[in-house]
Amino acid sequence: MDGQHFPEGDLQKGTTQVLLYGEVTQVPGPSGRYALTLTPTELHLQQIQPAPESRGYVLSLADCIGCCSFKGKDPTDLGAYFSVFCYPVKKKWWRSRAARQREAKTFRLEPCRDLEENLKTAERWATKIRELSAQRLPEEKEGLYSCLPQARQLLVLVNPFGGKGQAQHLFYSHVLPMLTEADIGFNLVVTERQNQARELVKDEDLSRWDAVVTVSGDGLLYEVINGLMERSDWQSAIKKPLGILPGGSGNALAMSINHYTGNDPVNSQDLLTSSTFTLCKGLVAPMDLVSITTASGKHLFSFLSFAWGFISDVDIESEKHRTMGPARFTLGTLIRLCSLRTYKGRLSYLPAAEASGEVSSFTSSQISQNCQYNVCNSNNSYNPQSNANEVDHTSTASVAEVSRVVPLDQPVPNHWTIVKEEDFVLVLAIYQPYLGEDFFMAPMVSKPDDNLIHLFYVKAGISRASLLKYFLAVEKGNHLQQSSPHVVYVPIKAFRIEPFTSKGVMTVDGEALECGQVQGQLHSRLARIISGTKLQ
Ligand SMILES: Nc1ncnc2c1ncn2[C@@H]1O[C@H](COP(=O)(O)OP(=O)(O)OP(=O)(O)O)[C@@H](O)[C@H]1O
Repeated sequence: MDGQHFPEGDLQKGTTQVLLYGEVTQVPGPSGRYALTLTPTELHLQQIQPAPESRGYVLSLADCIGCCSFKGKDPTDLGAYFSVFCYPVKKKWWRSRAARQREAKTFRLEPCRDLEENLKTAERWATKIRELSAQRLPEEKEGLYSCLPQARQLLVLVNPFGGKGQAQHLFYSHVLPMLTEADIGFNLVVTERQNQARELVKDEDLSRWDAVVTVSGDGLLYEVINGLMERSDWQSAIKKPLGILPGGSGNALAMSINHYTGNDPVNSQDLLTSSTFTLCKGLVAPMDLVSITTASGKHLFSFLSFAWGFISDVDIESEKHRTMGPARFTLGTLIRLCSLRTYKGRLSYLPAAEASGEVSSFTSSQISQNCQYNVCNSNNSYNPQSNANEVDHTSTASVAEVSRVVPLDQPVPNHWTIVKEEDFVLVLAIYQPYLGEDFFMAPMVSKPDDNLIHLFYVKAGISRASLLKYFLAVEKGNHLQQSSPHVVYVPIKAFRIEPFTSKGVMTVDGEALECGQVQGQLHSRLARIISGTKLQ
């Protein structure tokens, strides 16, 4: 028999359910005939001619982003074809870490002498493979997580000046081919100036898009999130799934999302492939945001970090070395270490352990004139492992929030901690594991809705050698094992910084903010991010 297929679900072969079976040739590829078997999770290929082989080849559908059928170029060819596009995690001998690598296979089948029938058979394979490759949610994740529709339309924003100025080129060379394989539609906007993305999403008809995706560093996504929060319908707008493809120099969120998958850390183009794979799979997870308010009346929303001192100086001072890519931060760190300085001010925070039983007290105007928060009581209690005691913000139409801050002109509440030292080398509040491609600052964060702000501060008096040792350990995330009387880590829910001088700069998600009184608080699961979060 020259190839055959079995009605779906009819055949039980051994213990594995066989959904489709056929005899195919590989194009291009070794000559010979192969038995192709589709199970609910895998595609098995086994040579049957010229010599049957006992060991087959398996493609996991979890690694598959797309499949398409087509007819041959030769009009006399009665065979039909389908291609499967997979990106398994593999370690090549010359690499130290495993990364996703493209593996595409094209099969030719000709079960009968009728081209139309053969094309129908090929399309049947392609449809089934696409269906089985689609991201699925385990029952326990339903409600909190979701999946983008298989037929989806994305709004893609590219900053051509991000990182080494390669973002647009990387989009065409790496991202576009994968979106095509996954049959994902998109509209591309190349930004021409700063804040264009922010203004665009502020007025955009979001119902046209299943997700908004940025191709740049973290700064472009920061614009998008703040643009969404400036809308009058911000409560629904901020629930629009967001995606990030690394084209910047820091790429902290893309690194963090790769970390959530449980895969090895990767960077550069491997990171871009991993991030585009995650986008194609389309799993949407809740993500915490931190609202930042300043004494001058600014209201900002942050998904990554707030920094004052050494780190914000390095970030801003190294801007001029943008063409170096991530190496600009290493250079900036070394330069700053040589001219180490201290920053004077008061640091206060609400420890996570103190945050249970909070009662709301703020009004919408304390957050933003545009952002009308619906305030309610909550019994948020500190549990780093689970969100079980949390109010499920995702199930309510409005954002149920807890106020953790009082206006900046009032003293912090009594249950806050005021740090007695007033000289710092750095203060960093971070809510994702990575602060940059080589900056694994908070390895304890395992998901984007971790529900904590991780506060690190380094007190004045630390030696240059100790600080260098600390930063070297950060690259691998080993710094928490170091003990130093000058370095403090504490999980918190809110913070306030009152610098004694307005000289210098602060950063929110790597973007500059004038130095002044500032406070931030956590908003659990306020946004949605396309993420490779481990589901097991
Ligand atoms: N077309 C543009 N021209 C100039 N600036 C832009 C443009 N589009 C976006 N921006 C701004 O450029 C800044 C840098 O962008 P982004 O942070 O995305 O890249 P990066 O700094 O290279 O990466 P990272 O933040 O990961 O270090 C941001 O402030 C962003 O708002």
